[in-house]
Amino acid sequence: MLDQTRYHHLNQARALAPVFAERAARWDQNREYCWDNIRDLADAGLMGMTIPPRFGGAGASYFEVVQVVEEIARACTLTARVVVEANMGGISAVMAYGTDEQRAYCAPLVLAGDKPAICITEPQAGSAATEMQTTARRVAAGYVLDGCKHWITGGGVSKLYLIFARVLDEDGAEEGITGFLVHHDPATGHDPKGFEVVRRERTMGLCGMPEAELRFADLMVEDRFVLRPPAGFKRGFADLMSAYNSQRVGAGTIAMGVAAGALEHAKRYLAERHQFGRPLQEFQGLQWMLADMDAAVHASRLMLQEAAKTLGPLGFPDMLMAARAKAFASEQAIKVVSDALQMFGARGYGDQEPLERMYRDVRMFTIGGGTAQILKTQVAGALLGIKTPQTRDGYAQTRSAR
Ligand SMILES: CC(C)(COP(=O)(O)OP(=O)(O)OC[C@H]1O[C@@H](n2cnc3c(N)ncnc32)[C@H](O)[C@@H]1OP(=O)(O)O)[C@@H](O)C(=O)NCCC(=O)NCCSC(=O)CCS(=O)O
Ligand SMILES: Cc1cc2nc3c(=O)[nH]c(=O)nc-3n(C[C@H](O)[C@H](O)[C@H](O)COP(=O)(O)OP(=O)(O)OC[C@H]3O[C@@H](n4cnc5c(N)ncnc54)[C@H](O)[C@@H]3O)c2cc1C
Repeated sequence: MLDQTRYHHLNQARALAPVFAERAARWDQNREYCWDNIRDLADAGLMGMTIPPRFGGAGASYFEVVQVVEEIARACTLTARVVVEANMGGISAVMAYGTDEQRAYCAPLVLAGDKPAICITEPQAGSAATEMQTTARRVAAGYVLDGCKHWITGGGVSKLYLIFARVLDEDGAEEGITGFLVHHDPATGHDPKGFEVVRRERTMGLCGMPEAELRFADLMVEDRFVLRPPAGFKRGFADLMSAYNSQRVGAGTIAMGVAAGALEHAKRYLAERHQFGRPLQEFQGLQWMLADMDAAVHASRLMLQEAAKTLGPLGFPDMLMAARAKAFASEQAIKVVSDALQMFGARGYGDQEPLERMYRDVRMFTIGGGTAQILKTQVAGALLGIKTPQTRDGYAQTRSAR
């Protein structure tokens, strides 16, 4: 039964991939969100696959999701990002830590096509995410949010927003960090006062996806929309980041899928194109490049699928495995796509082929979702079994806590 479900999703993704490939240039050139694809994804049951069956989903595993993500990323990076955020990250945190009321509220939105937005980064708190300044002040019926987030994927097109904020009690004392759920969809009357989509970035790649700055001014969030991770607000950031490890595996898989797609294009062109009276595929200089590209994709896939399968204590991919796999896959993918473009010569640099778009798209994956440097710092800390604080006084603080 489980296998049938897995192959069902994968088969749906394989059937849709050529359609998505055909449309991919349109979203990029027009900087347009892929609404037509959203309808297809929802109809095919690829939005909210991981949502438990009692809330209408298929209860799919992260391993099933990464298989689907790879198929779609080969065709359209933008659409693959939608699939990741509709099955991992924010929605996983809600399904794991939310109340039944929160799950029942969010599930239908995602199943119908919403890609929730996860709101962590702030202008002064990127890699140093624990330095976020957005606050959630306790009032009688819930919390009042004030602050600013930027580079929020889907800002303005997403309906659900999981906003990370510092929790303050009635006296202003800090209690930790947690996530607050906000429903923003003015077309259906969900237009919370104090929630503003300020502007959209003009990005290098993934041009159909809004990356937005959001501002919150006295934004009221009722108690029923506050996430309460298992060990309380004090451990809220760590527990939410555990859930976020699923999205790191997803993001790494998109990068790997784009690289796998670029490799296929390169194989096609090496057979097609002739120079010196021979097909390019006969030149050993290119054959060795191709073999390295294949090994990079294969190794990335193994690491990502291993990370997706091996779940930590809270049911999410292990932090070390997720960080290692994403850092590796994202760096390898940039090189693979660049080498594939090289094999096309000038043709790869123009927009008759998808390589230039794939190259621009894939560049983000060593930045978004935790930079490669930050992820490697986490990996090193885990390998060495040491805390690796990055602030100047961090080591002194760690020592005094012992
Ligand atoms: C975690 C960092 C922000 C570093 O900050 P700190 O040095 O202040 O914090 P730490 O002491 O390292 O961490 C605090 C606490 O949390 C635990 N933790 C941290 N990360 C994880 C994790 N991934 N999984 C599980 N637990 C985690 C950590 O162990 C600590 O717990 P203990 O006190 O030791 O018990 C920084 O390293 C970092 O991750 N920065 C990157 C921020 C980031 O990833 N932002 C992503 C924004 S969303 C996005 O970009 C979407 C794009 S996409 O397409 O997906
Ligand atoms: C396309 C895209 C989509 C995104 N989507 C989202 C989203 O949906 N939600 C969200 O919350 N955020 C999102 N982000 C933001 C992303 O998470 C941050 O960009 C990322 O965490 C890095 O933060 P920063 O850009 O402020 O870089 P900074 O933290 O300023 O880092 C700048 C450089 O310094 C390096 N650096 C910083 N600290 C260290 C250190 N201690 N050791 C070594 N090197 C270090 C970094 O690796 C980087 O190379 C997105 C970003 C992009 C590009």
